[in-house]
Amino acid sequence: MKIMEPNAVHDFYGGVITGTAVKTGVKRLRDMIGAYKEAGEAEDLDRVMYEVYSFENGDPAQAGNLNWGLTVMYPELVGGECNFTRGHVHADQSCAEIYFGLDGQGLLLFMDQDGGTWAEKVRRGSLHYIDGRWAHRLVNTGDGVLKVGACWPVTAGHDYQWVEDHPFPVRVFKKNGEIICI
Ligand SMILES: O=P(O)(O)OC[C@H]1O[C@H](O)[C@H](O)[C@@H](O)[C@@H]1O
Repeated sequence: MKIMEPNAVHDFYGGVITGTAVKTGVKRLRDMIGAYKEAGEAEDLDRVMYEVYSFENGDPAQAGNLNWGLTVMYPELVGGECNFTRGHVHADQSCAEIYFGLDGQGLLLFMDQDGGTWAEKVRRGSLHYIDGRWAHRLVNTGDGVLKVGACWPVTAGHDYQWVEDHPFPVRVFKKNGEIICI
């Protein structure tokens, strides 16, 4: 029997996902600036807001295959607003997803197709079921890095346009250490 090294390794608490078939992406403030309510002119647009790692080993055309991912969000504020991901709904809304908290403190915002909005607290060990019809966005509300893992079908896809057409009606600010949802 041939015994092989794994194709990828997820260093759950101390690191990220590395290996073959691992894709990485970086979102800087310049990619997100238009989404914030009160971005000042003095903002450093090079600031890294979040990184995404995904282990995509399966044939992307084969329904039933899975991806495994990690989002690393820095404790950045923009005009007092907490760092958030772009947010998306799945292009194939029959595909659900599971998020799980690995480190830090955050919120997972949800919005259904009727505009109903709610949130779940994210922390180490928290599990979050995301129905394929629900738009979802992570917010780092803590003072440290927020790390969130994910597992989703390869055929889910990302529909960002839906979220641009139906913006989340809630924004999360941190004022004097207190989290305020407006
Ligand atoms: O794509 P965003 O809305 O910016 O979210 C960032 C990332 O969050 C999670 O890691 C998801 O599994 C990824 O599919 C998504 O790309």
